[in-house]
Amino acid sequence: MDNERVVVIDHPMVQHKLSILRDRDTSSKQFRELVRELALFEGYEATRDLPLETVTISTPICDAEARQIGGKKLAVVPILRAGLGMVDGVLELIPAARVGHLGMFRDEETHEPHVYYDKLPADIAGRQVLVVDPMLATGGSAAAAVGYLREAGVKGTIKLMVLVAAPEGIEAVLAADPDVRVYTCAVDEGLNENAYIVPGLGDAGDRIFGTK
Ligand SMILES: O=P(O)(O)OC[C@H]1O[C@H](OP(=O)(O)OP(=O)(O)O)[C@H](O)[C@@H]1O
Ligand SMILES: O=c1cc[nH]c(=O)[nH]1
Ligand SMILES: [Mg+2]
Repeated sequence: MDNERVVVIDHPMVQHKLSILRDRDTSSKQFRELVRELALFEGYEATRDLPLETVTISTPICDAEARQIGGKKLAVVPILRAGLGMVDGVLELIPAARVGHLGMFRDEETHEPHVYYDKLPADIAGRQVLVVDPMLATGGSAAAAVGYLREAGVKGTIKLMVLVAAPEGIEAVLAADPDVRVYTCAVDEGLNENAYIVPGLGDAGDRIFGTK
């Protein structure tokens, strides 16, 4: 997609795993594992621009200058439920990150998001935030999550990590906030009459938790 605020992770390993994720015959167990692995790979790309600072360390041979991640501390914010499936993969990459939770479900008729739970780290306003949710469909949930984080004082770029996005959802979330960046493994064709992503992978939450 030709937009500097959208990054499509087109690495062959990612595309291979995504193809298995999409398959309707993939079990819940394998689906969960793939969501975690894809989140780790995607997190690697989403953290590519973290600032480095020079520190002095002592190797067994001599003192040396080395580079470590500096700047703001990170927080991962999953949009429940499905976003929970991505948390462990991101934490594997950034073990010291704090985790904030935003519970949202999409009304089946109107497709509007409803917030039913939130618990953010007390110092969220000073952190760089990675929002995680496998699916970006209409963009309503992601845009509401970003708005919620802004209300909580989060400044600077909010990175939204999804696995599958519809063009409509990308447009909506970029329009909702001038400083959001979207990371996705695929940009699909669009939405069907129930606002599900086509071809998509179905209902990510139900597939992760085996609720259908
Ligand atoms: O872009 P949107 O049109 O807002 O749709 C995407 C949202 O829908 C799904 O959640 P869902 O409401 O199914 O809740 P769940 O995670 O509990 O299954 C998905 O995980 C996103 O949060
Ligand atoms: O395709 C979709 C759309 C919304 N939520 C999902 O889990 N899948
Ligand atoms: Mg769902």
